[in-house]
Amino acid sequence: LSPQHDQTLFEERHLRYISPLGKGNFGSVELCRYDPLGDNTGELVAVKKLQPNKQSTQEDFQKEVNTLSVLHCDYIVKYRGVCYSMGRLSMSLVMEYLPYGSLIGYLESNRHNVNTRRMLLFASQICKGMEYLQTLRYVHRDLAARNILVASESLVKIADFGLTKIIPFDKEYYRVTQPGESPIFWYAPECINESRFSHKSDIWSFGIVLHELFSFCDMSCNPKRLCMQVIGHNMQSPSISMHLANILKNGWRLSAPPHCPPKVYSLMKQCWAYNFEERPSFTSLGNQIEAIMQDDRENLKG
Ligand SMILES: CCc1cc(O)ccc1-c1ccc2c(C(=O)Nc3ccc(C)nc3)n[nH]c2c1
Repeated sequence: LSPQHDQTLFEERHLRYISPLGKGNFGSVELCRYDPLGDNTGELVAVKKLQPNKQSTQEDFQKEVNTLSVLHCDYIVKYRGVCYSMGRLSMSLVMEYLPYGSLIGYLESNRHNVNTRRMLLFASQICKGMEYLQTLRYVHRDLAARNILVASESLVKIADFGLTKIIPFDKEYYRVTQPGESPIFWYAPECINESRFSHKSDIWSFGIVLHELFSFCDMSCNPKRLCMQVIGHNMQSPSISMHLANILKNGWRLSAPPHCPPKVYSLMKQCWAYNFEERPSFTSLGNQIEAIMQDDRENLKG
């Protein structure tokens, strides 16, 4: 594609800043309008400045862009392109704008009109998105409600691929070397103990996302808080992961969220099998979720 016809190249002069979208989990994301005609008819996009720093280099950003640009799935936030700033080294990542924001904020402010059926619909969409990533041998490694975005009242998408890794063709897992702030309360035991990430560790994290969903992402019962209650709040960081690994090894798991249907809690427990080989696949989870939705429909009729 020639530069002027490359749909994935956004010219900085047409990218109009509107407002911040939150300094959250994605780094600094801004709402912009890409308005080449200058008449406010352009589309809204989410833009993340990729500033090279000690954690991530230009090369890391290129990897994130490469990871994103090949993903085409209804349940994964769409990559739109990149914007190179004039002369300067920094580049920006341009993604589709999802108007309802993160699942956490959405559930907190819509708690009373989100029922079990809707939560199961969201869960099945996340399953389908993860199933798609798995076909590309992608391991997400940071599946959590904070990384799920809401496109509409009936559609959620998986986001933030800063940590996504591709499993080498000759292995079934990805071993991580670089440290960094790890979301250990979403990590499977083998991730905590051996930094061993696989599709089966994404399944564990999916179980945690199910727990967050059916807890309406309520701060009072978020995974970190519930685990720290068991471990003891006065614990210092390096040994928290060791304590967490121990209680998981001894069979402790998050308890069922209030009013959570027993069949849904049993899905979570399947995802939290200590031995990763015993955990279900995203396909099986998807089928089980559809079956529960079917029952739910019958109950409503019944
Ligand atoms: C560009 C960063 C990024 C990088 C990546 O690899 C994957 C996804 C994203 C991303 C992150 C956030 C958003 C958002 C939003 O935050 N939307 C909203 C809407 C409403 C409110 C209140 N808050 C918020 N929309 N599209 C987004 C894409």
